[in-house]
Amino acid sequence: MCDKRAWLSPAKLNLFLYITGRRADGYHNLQTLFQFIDYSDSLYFDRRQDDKICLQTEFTLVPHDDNLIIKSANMLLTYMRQSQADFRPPFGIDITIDKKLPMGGGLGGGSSNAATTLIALNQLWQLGLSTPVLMQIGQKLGADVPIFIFGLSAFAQGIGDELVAIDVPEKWYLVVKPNVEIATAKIFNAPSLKRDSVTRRIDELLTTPFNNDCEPTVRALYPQIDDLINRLSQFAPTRLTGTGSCIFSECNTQEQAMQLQQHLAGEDVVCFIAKGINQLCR
Ligand SMILES: C[C@](O)(CO)[C@H](O)COP(=O)(O)OP(=O)(O)OC[C@H]1O[C@@H](n2ccc(N)nc2=O)[C@H](O)[C@@H]1O
Ligand SMILES: Nc1ncnc2c1ncn2[C@@H]1O[C@H](COP(=O)(O)OP(=O)(O)OP(=O)(O)O)[C@@H](O)[C@H]1O
Repeated sequence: MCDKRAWLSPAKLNLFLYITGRRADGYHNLQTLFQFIDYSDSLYFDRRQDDKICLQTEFTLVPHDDNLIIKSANMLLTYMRQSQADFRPPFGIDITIDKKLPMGGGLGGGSSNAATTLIALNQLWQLGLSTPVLMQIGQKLGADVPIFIFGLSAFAQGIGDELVAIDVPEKWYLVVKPNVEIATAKIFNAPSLKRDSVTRRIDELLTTPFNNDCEPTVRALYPQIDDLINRLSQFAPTRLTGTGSCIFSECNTQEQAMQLQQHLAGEDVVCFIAKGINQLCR
């Protein structure tokens, strides 16, 4: 056993998300405000006697080699072999995960797992790679991976990878996952998606009511989400995170979030209460 500690892999919220254009490669340019919350998966890394990297937790819908945990480990090995052709990891690793973050929820769970894996292997194998280098490796796995390596709440531009750290009020959130998973690509490919927001300065964005350009498209496609946002908005500001399907209501206190949760008692949704955090402890 090389490491018994739980490596936390938290969720993010997009407090606002504006799409300012579509690039030639099909990706979209964004302006978004990332906030982490204290609701996380836990990953465990155990030393193996051989040099294999194995995910020991089964994901029913994701084949082993497609899992972002395994893809990120392989990406790290590829990077190392580019600079040292004969690179071999000092030991193999069994990875297990206690998965709490709903998949296809816009909380960035898969990206966060990839980031945590890169950070953990860099440390356990004593590779000495810097945060910017890990972010570069992570970006190849997904637009949301770099923010989880950066580890600070941030204003993001580009495809979500150009980051400037920013302290935001660490509010309480009621996060609601409707009974639907949404593939990010489906929303980014939707004909109705608003992709022409004007690029604005961060100070202007922070003083203008927050919105998510994906929300009208998602609400039109998923009536359950539309209904939940309508109802919760009567009590607290409520928006979509990323491309959904999760929504979050912003509360000033934990008690307010708990009261709000009571409105959803008995409904076909998963919900949890979490606090915003501006800096991840690694
Ligand atoms: C919606 C957000 O969660 C906001 O934080 C992210 O932009 C999505 O990041 P992600 O899930 O890591 O996305 P990726 O795995 O890189 O891309 C999934 C798909 O979403 C689309 N995509 C993603 C990010 C982006 N800036 N523009 C896009 O058009 C692309 O069609 C891509 O094929
Ligand atoms: N370790 C992983 N955890 C979750 N999903 C994974 C993982 N590895 C691969 N995936 C795939 O990635 C998809 C997106 O999962 P994820 O939980 O990151 O959704 P999301 O929060 O909507 O993503 P994002 O906000 O980054 O768009 C899943 O449906 C699954 O097919």
